[in-house]
Amino acid sequence: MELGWLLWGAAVLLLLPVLMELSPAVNFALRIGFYYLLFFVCSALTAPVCLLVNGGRTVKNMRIIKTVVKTFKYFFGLRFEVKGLENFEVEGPAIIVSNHQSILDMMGLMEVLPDNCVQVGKKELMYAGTVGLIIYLGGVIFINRKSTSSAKMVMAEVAKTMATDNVKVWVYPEGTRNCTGDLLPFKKGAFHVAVQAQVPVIPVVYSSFTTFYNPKKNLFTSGKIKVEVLPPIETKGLTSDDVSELTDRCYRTMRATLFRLSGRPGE
Ligand SMILES: CCCCC/C=C\C/C=C\CCCCCCCC(=O)SCCNC(=O)CCNC(=O)[C@H](O)C(C)(C)COP(=O)(O)OP(=O)(O)OC[C@H]1O[C@@H](n2cnc3c(N)ncnc32)[C@H](O)[C@@H]1OP(=O)(O)O
Ligand SMILES: CCCCCCCC/C=C\CCCCCCCC(=O)OC[C@@H](O)COP(=O)(O)O
Repeated sequence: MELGWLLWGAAVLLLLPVLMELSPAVNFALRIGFYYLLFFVCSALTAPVCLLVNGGRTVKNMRIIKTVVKTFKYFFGLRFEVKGLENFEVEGPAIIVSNHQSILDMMGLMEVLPDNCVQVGKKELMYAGTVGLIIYLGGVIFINRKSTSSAKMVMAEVAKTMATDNVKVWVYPEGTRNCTGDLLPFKKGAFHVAVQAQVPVIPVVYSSFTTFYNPKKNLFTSGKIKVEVLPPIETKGLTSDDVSELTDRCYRTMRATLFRLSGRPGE
């Protein structure tokens, strides 16, 4: 019996590289499956450490999470080329907004995440097993995208507490993943919070993943991701009447940067 399993295991190990070469679908499934497995296992191992070191749900756990997640890029041959980190050095809280292409964004997020920064995430993530636990412990703010009123209430609360807690809040204004190489129209919540809290908006742009990652084409290879942190956009003196213009300005700046970083001609 054992010999049978041994032979079977050896055959799979020998065949795997061939299978991965022959079938992009196998290669994609194995790589993305390994990514989920890393999430799942590392979350299970990191949660007790967060509880031991920091005692519970606190943004301080993001330092531990960041240290672990920053190692993931080496497993997938991904490199980050970062510019503008000095733009995070604003006095006090800020709203950070970035484009959102894929679950791989978690590596890009942790590559540049400043201290004392929590993220806004869809509440469904709370139920993602051990990952839900670790993002809860990291202080992630959960919103119900299906209920604008409740999401607005949560965001209004964020606007009130981010000053006292002195935290930055990272929001993906597209509101969903989008791996097309362009930006979806921006939701306005992040910009309402920035104006309500009178804190700057700091745009962050990641170059397009399409050269190395496309689930529809079973493409997932190694690659370089350019990241640019843009200068903060002040909101002091702005009111809710200015939110649409602020959103549009941020959208245009980020879209032009996305095209530049991705080597795509601007429109
Ligand atoms: C150790 C191993 C670890 C392994 C794990 C590794 C890493 C994980 C660890 C940590 C990191 C976790 C990070 C998780 C990130 C997850 C990211 C996501 O889930 S993205 C999806 C969720 N995010 C969002 O949706 C944010 C963007 N959405 C918004 O801000 C929306 O505006 C909204 C608040 C949800 C409302 O949604 P709606 O569709 O109604 O959007 P509109 O913007 O069109 O608003 C309609 C209307 O309301 C006005 N409005 C909006 N917001 C507000 C507000 N806050 N106050 C007042 N008014 C508001 C808006 O202006 C519109 O009105 P009008 O058209 O008249 O202007
Ligand atoms: C033994 C194998 C174990 C594997 C079991 C898997 C257990 C769960 C593992 C990983 C869960 C993935 C969630 C990690 C957080 C990723 C953040 C993210 O990118 O979420 C997507 C969200 O922004 C937008 O969602 P939509 O694009 O609107 O949809």
